[in-house]
Amino acid sequence: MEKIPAVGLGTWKALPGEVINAVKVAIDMGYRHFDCAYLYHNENEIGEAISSKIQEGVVKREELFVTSKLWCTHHSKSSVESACTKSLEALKLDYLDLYLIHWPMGFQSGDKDLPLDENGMVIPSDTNFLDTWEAMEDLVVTGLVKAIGVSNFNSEQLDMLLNKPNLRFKPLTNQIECHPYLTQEKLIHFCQDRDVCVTAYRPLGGSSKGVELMEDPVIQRIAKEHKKSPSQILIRFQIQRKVITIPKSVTPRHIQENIKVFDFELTEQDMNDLLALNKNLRLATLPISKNHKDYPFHIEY
Ligand SMILES: NC(=O)C1=CN([C@@H]2O[C@H](COP(=O)(O)OP(=O)(O)OC[C@H]3O[C@@H](n4cnc5c(N)ncnc54)[C@H](OP(=O)(O)O)[C@@H]3O)[C@@H](O)[C@H]2O)C=CC1
Ligand SMILES: O=C1CO[C@H](CO)[C@@H](O)[C@@H]1O
Repeated sequence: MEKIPAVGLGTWKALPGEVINAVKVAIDMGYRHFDCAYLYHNENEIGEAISSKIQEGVVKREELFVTSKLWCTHHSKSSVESACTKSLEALKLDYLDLYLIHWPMGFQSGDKDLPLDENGMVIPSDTNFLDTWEAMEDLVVTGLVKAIGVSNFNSEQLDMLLNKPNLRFKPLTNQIECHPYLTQEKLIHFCQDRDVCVTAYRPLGGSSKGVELMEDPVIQRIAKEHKKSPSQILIRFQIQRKVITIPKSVTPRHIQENIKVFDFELTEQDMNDLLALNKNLRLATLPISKNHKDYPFHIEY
């Protein structure tokens, strides 16, 4: 599928035992976009669910939009194709619709996803994301992926990429954390202005305790006014900003609720009230990598 469907199913922390059913339920309920990653260690089960729905005849491969991501320990140019092939094998697909550089930072290669030094800080690799991008471009040429993109890139990093000499393919999207407590107005504007679409991760505020976005009184009030749930308001908020979003759920009731977001519209006042909740609260900070030369969150956006 060429265009990224506006709502996809997130799969981080969807345990292997739960995710098979979640993906099957999602396909039955009309989801066509799945956000996966090598890092989530559940691509095998997602692949099982997808192939069983294709075999049942519920959906065709070309109707799906499947994304995976290159993890930081695979940034060296010689590792990119094998990392992509691993995800493809696990997902039981012969191409990905989209492959993202998960973070702009390269980590020391090896068995550990997060190689740490004696101080508990991540050990970087000597790679550079512009070189990694060239290997990503090769994947488009060889047909392993239809499109490539980035995730967690700040505006300077994206600018460097877009201005790279001999750029063969532009990033289709920048996947970034985004919700009413981190509205990302400047970065969204920066990306959309350059024809790079934005995908919002953690659109519901994630699963960690302490950030009860769905309990926010403003969100609850807007939900009541529209006779919708807080999660539906949070998803609709992104759709109306032309931001793609990938709420995660393994709970069938939630999976269904999260895709029923095309039958109502938030008013301009609702949108402004939601934007006014911004407090630049970043949840995914990956603090063990804050000394990395390419750590993305040292600048404003
Ligand atoms: N590129 C990157 O670096 C990152 C990408 N991501 C991607 O973004 C996706 C979404 O972000 P994620 O961090 O998972 O957080 P989300 O904001 O999607 O929140 C997920 C949490 O919300 C719950 N939930 C889902 N739907 C509802 C509902 N309708 N009502 C009440 N609770 C609900 C889920 O529980 P339950 O499952 O029980 O429904 C889960 O606890 C990830 O799964 C991943 O694919 C995430 C982080 C970083
Ligand atoms: O996708 C992801 C899930 O969350 C992790 C912890 O914040 C991130 O590192 C990663 O980018």
